[in-house]
Amino acid sequence: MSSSTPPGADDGPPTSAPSIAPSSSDPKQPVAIICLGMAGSGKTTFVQRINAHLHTKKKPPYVINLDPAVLNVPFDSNIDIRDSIKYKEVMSQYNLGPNGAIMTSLNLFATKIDQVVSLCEKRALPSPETGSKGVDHILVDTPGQIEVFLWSASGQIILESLASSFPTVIAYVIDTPRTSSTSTFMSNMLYACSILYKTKLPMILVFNKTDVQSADFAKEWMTDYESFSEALNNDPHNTQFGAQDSGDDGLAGSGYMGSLLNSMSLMLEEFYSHLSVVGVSSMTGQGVDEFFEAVKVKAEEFRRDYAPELERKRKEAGEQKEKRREKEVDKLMKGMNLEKDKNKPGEDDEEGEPGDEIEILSSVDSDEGEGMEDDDDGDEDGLQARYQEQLGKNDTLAEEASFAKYIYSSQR
Ligand SMILES: Nc1nc2c(ncn2[C@@H]2O[C@H](COP(=O)(O)OP(=O)(O)OP(=O)(O)O)[C@@H](O)[C@H]2O)c(=O)[nH]1
Repeated sequence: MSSSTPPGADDGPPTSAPSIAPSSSDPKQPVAIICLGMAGSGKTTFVQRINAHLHTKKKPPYVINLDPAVLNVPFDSNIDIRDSIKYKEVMSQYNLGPNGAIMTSLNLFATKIDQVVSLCEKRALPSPETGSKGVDHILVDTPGQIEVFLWSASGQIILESLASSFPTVIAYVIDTPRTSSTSTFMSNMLYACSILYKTKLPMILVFNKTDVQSADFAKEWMTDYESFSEALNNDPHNTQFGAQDSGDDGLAGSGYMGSLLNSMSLMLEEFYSHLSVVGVSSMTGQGVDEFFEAVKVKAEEFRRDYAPELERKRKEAGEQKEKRREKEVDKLMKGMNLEKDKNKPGEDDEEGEPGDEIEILSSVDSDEGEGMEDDDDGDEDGLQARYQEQLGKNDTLAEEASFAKYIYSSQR
């Protein structure tokens, strides 16, 4: 068993985030729906349900499974991380535990996210050549260990890459029956708040499993502070912690838990106003139409508010990159003693012919440009060529299969 360090296990994936043509504000682009949620909240069942719903509407989506550890996926996915990365092999090859292996698998996958995005882009628009009608939605199922995806560099790169090309919406799936106490409800809301803060993408709260318990209580708590406060007062758990500090006068909610939850509820009012909330049963399909209405609203919000901000950031990053490049070139020129005043053409024919400077500059320019995008271009030329060859073929399904083989062979 090898204990070599896995690529990017600690620092995230080995490549930088890919630069993708800005197109997420284009109204014709499909909406990417990223399903996130705590383990067992019903993400996979939810993706299965909305996938089936779109199929019945004759609008099949493009489906991506990003969970490398799942045994069975109950829907057909167009891109499945498991086709290209063998989770168990990653675990034994790098001597990792389950979470480390999921993170490493995601890191390996993230190195090729630009190719995943270009496959999605190819499928997004109708193509008379392949007979593809295009898609309106891209569904992404994520690993059960939400923090592994959300707080890893690769998760960030995958999200940013998708949001650079498509209007992207987070569907945060919540297990409603397990969120019915005020403290679990508040914990879940704080988690949702941290996701919103981390991803900076529009979010829909999906209260799942409404066939077991209705989500009305949650909607009420989010819109009416008084009703949450009342529920707090009626929850015996909240009086148990720290109640003696406040005199233990028997008043419900007098413990620190009660007052903490009360303050947090007030603080989160502003956060709630930015969310869409829907109750869904992935089992029965109840609430799915309402979910897609919310997707429309959030996609519009993405185009209106988020896309310009993304564009501004991309521009800023481009300018900084250009500045860095100029600085490096300047340093290089100084180092090689090639500043204009010291190296006038014809002054010393041994040292430099007229035009040398341009040659050096252009070679620096091209090295730098490519180096910023992909450090190991040279190594990957052959693989890239193979992949391009595959991309040239018209059959998209064959492309996806060969992409899977390609990415797998490139990690070995
Ligand atoms: N009653 C009911 N059960 C549900 C619903 N949605 C999911 N479940 C059940 O909840 C359990 C977990 O569902 P999954 O879809 O595997 O949840 P997940 O979040 O994808 O799980 P991980 O990816 O393993 O974290 C399964 O037993 C599902 O049958 C629902 O709407 N109603």
